[in-house]
Amino acid sequence: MAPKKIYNLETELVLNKNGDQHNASVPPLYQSATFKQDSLSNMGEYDYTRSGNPTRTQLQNHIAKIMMANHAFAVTSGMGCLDVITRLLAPGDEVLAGDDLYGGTNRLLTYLNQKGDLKVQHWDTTNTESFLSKITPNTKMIFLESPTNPLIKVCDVRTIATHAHKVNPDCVVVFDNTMMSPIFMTPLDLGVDIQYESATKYLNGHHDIMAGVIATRDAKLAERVYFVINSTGCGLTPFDCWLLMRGLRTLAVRIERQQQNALRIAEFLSNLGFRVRYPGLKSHPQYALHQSLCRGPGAVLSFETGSIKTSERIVEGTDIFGIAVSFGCVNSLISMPCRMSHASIDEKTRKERDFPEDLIRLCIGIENCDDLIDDLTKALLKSGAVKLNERDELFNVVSVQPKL
Ligand SMILES: Cc1ncc(COP(=O)(O)O)c(C=O)c1O
Ligand SMILES: N[C@@H](CCSC[C@H](N)C(=O)O)C(=O)O
Repeated sequence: MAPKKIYNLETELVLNKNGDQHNASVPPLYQSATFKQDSLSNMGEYDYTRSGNPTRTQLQNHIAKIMMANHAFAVTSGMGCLDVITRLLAPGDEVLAGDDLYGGTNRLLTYLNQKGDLKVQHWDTTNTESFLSKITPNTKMIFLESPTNPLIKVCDVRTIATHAHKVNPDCVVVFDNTMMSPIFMTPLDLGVDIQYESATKYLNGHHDIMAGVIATRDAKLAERVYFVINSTGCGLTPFDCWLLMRGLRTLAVRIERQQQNALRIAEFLSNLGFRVRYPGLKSHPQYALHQSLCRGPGAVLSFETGSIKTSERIVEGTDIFGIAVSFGCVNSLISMPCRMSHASIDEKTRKERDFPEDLIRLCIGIENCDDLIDDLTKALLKSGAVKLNERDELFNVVSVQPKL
């Protein structure tokens, strides 16, 4: 059963009813590894922070509410979430995954596949019929991302989850919601069993912690997830929980502003003739599907220039956009996924998966959008990708027309 939120998400994010004995306005930080017991027979709720900590409980209850889950867990990174979730599987289990996933996700699944721990197959999730045909009664887990990082592919998660449960009621459908955050998507409402997010990104929003969160409505799955977290010791530290709670309060205003900026920038680049991948543009092949699943297109987009050298010059030509991996932070970032976030996917696999080597990824922040567009314009001019005509209008020299 889906839990009930009392207020709208923006309100729930800032509402603080922590029940503190001194009525502290901010939830207190329990920076303690151990908790004393009243007696040998009376243990109390907490004994050791690896097993549980009041600050982590505060955060987890908050996360469960905003993700419409019954159970939530905070761990040390997004990859930590995937590690915990894959430990729910048994040796030799068959799993299906998308063919465009964050590079680190692909790396861990490839590692487990090559070691023979799991049998992993990657398929294009945009071809729903074909993806459904790969699901068999032996499919134990399915890993989905939508929109994907960085090719911005959208999948019909609702149809995939429904079909998977029909074919194998025990199949666990896992969804990485890092790109959308709870503001734009509620994957548990669409039938997934477990959702996780790299909280390093939008949830925290300030790039000052690494964290991951896992959420589910299923009590049995939650019990197994907790067992792994306690056994392996990957629960998030109290201070990082506290910082994550602070970041969460501004999530709605941050991401809405980021999205507003992203939409303008996507239109700017698209009008210049670049092939832009962004689910907020009508030219996106799954624009309607994305709209039916999400409440917004988010703030990550990618585009091609037709030339690796030109892309390199653009990335190195910006001033406000920082050259850095990651996204979801308040400041704007620019990167070349093939060289950075997705460098762990070998060149041959990238080619097989139609991963453009000249792809530039933009992660839009909350800065003044005119400044961001000026910054990009200067970099585009410097790189030679665009020029000014006699009327001082920009025009694209390469003109990579969308072939979406
Ligand atoms: C979509 C996505 N999922 C998961 C992760 C992993 O998160 P973390 O870096 O917090 O381990 C990342 C980025 O790192 C990501 O982009
Ligand atoms: N060197 C890191 C790269 C992290 S990429 C982080 C982020 N998910 C992104 O997409 O930019 C690694 O090898 O994991």
